Parts: sequence; C-alpha cells; structure tokens
Amino acid sequence: MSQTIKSQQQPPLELQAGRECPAVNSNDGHKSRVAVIGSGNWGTVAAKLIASNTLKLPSFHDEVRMWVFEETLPTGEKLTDVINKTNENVKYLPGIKLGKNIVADPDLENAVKDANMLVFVTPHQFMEGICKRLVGKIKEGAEAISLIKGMEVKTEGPCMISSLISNQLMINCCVLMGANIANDIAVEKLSEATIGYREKGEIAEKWAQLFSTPYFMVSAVEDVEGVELCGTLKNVVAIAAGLVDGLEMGNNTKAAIMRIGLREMKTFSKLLFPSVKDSTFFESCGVGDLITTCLGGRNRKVSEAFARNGGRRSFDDLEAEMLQGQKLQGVSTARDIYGVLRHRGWLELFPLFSTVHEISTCRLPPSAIVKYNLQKPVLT
Ligand SMILES: NC(=O)c1ccc[n+]([C@@H]2O[C@H](COP(=O)([O-])OP(=O)(O)OC[C@H]3O[C@@H](n4cnc5c(N)ncnc54)[C@H](O)[C@@H]3O)[C@@H](O)[C@H]2O)c1
Ligand SMILES: O=P(O)(O)OC[C@H](O)CO
Repeated sequence: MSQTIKSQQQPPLELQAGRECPAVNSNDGHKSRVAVIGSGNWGTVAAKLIASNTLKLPSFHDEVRMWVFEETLPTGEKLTDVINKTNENVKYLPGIKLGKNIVADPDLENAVKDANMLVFVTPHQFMEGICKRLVGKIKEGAEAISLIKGMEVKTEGPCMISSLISNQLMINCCVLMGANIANDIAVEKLSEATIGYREKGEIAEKWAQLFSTPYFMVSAVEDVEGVELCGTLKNVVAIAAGLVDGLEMGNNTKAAIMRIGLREMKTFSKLLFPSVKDSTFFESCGVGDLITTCLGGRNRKVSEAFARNGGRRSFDDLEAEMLQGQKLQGVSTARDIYGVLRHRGWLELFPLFSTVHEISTCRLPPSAIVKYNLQKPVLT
C-alpha cells in the first residue's frame, strides 16, 4: 500500500530580486541543499517544482543548483548563460519561467559539491559517465533520488540506474516515477507521482516534501525496483502503442497492446526482482504512467512517425528531427531488454518486448506488432 505524504508547506518567503545566494541565518547549517543533475525537458521542470518548494520550506536552502550539459545556442550564446539571464531554459522548456532561485551551472563537480540532496534526471545513457565523474566528489552523507527511466545492461546482468548511482557513489538512492509528461507539469496541470524507497524513514518523507505541490501529488512505496522498472519498461510499451497509432489500428488494438505490455512489465520485473510488489503496478508509476505515455509521450509520437514511414526512416533520424535534442529511451531500453531475454532464454515469454526490438532494428516491419501471437504463454 502506498502512503500519501503531505508536505508541511510554509508561507512563501519574499524573494530578493537578483539574489543568487541564500540569505544566511543561524540555522543554515541544518538546512538541506539541493542539486539537480540534468536540465533537459523533465530535468528543468523538476528543478522548477523543487525550487518553488525550497522557497517555502524552512528546512531547505532556497537556492537549487541545476547542472547543465553545456551547449552553444544558434545565437552563439551559452545555454547556461541564457538560463541564468532569462530564467528560462530556451532549448528544453521554452516559454516557461523558472524560479530565480535556480542557478544553472555547467560545472558538474561545482554543482554538486555543497549539496546533500542530489536529484538525478538525465537521459539514462549518460549516467554511467556522469557517475564516473562524480566518484569522490559527493558530500558525505548525501542522499540521492533518480527520476531517470532506463537501465544499463552489463555483462553480469541488468543494472537499474538507482543501483548504478548507489554503487558508484556509495549513497542511498530513492526513485521517483509516475505519469509525468513534463510539459503538462510545467504549466501546473494536476499529476501524481510515486516515490520508491528502500527503508521506511525520514528520507522518503523529505523527498516527498521537496516534490509535493497542490498540483503534483506524491505517494511513496517501499519498492525501489518495482517503481523503477515500471518507469523503465513502459517506454517499450509506448513504442508499441505508437506503432499501432501509425498503423491506424484504433483504440481496441491499442488497449490490447497496453494490457499485454503491462503483463510483460509485471512478469519481467518479478523475474528479475522477486521482491517487486503487485500493488506497485496500480500506482501512478505503473498503470498511470503506462496510460499517459501511450497516449501522449515522445516515445509514442516518434514511433507513430516510424510506422507512418513504413520503417524506412530510422528512429535516430526521426528523434533528431522531431525532438530537437530531447532523447527517446524506449528504443535503447527495448534493445537492452532483448539482450537480457536472449541471454536468459526468456524471449518466448515476452513477445511484445522482443517484437518491439525487432521492429525498431528493421528485422520486422511495423505491422508485425499486431501479428505476433497474443496467445503465447506468459508467466503471471
Ligand atoms: N520529458 C518528460 O516528459 C519526462 C517525464 C518523466 C521522466 N522522464 C525521464 O527523465 C529522464 C531525463 O529526461 P529529460 O526529458 O529531462 O531529458 P531530454 O530528453 O530533454 O534530454 C536532453 C538532455 O540531455 C542532455 N544531454 C545531451 N547530451 C548529453 C551528454 N553527452 N551528457 C549528458 N547530458 C547530455 C541535454 O543537455 C539535455 O539536458 C529520462 O530518463 C526520461 O525518460 C522524462
Ligand atoms: O515522453 P516520453 O515517452 O519520454 O514519456 C515521458 C514520461 O516518462 C511520461 O511519464
């Protein structure tokens, strides 16, 4: 069962215009400092959400450092400079003003050095390199949370991103996943999210406080792997849903694909981690995210275009053209999962997951998504 953790928000403090550093007071030593590692579409929205709360909650420093993977804009300006000057991430979240207490920082080590609460939110393929750069650079006693939907597959087997963070940086890492299309949360439309934590205690409550707003409702469950696998695997189902849209198969077919996808998500998660709880699939991170992502996500959108082009244009091409720097996670996750399934002799048990990979690598045509044998046995 999930607990809804209510944040005890205080009335907002007055923001001093142009101030970059928090005011010092005698309790500052006990306050938590937050750094957000990532500044893409969701990374920027997460920073906005968090920064609105650090202003209100006395147990946090106002300032939120946001690490930016630096790039030069077509105007010749650095993205970091533009964010700090205009309070807007003009590349990944145009048109949305961010709190002045967000400081964009292109220096990864500098961005994290004083923080004791680290929010990781980059496309998953960059996390191994980021973790390597952060080894030995993290403040002692720091806590982490991962908002990243994806996994790494190593020779010894699959590794969830929260484990990569925990193992490489020697810190505890919770996760936050859910039905969270970033652009909708940016304009404060009501959404839910699920925190997965390892042990009951203060830290899950603190993360929930940091993220909860009246329009962003956070619950917490003791199931890190279940929550993270839901967020990761739904991206593969979203590719399948996009194919169905591109083939104009209609809603009954799409519902069938979502149902079978959910069943494969649950089976795969429990085979990898028997501790994963059935109830987690009924949280926002489970069925909630599956629905939103199959209706309105980027994976779905690009996959629809792939099917409309009859598979003649690659996902990489379409991603670059349609997402302008934002990244898909579903295609690489399908590839990673396929590797695990083949290695473990489980391919037959996961017809949807394996078909998505075979279509995205052009070994099968897009129409194969509705031709595979729905009756194939799947463990429950
Ligand atoms: N966007 C959403 O609606 C959404 C919602 C929930 C979860 N997520 C998840 O959050 C994670 C981050 O997604 P996002 O939307 O913030 O990112 P994004 O898709 O907008 O990706 C772009 C980001 O990647 C960065 N980048 C590019 N090359 C890089 C490199 N070599 N090293 C490091 N960074 C590099 C860019 O600077 C930019 O910040 C993903 O796992 C995604 O699945 C996204
Ligand atoms: O746009 P997508 O497909 O990366 O999905 C975004 C979020 O994960 C939805 O919760």
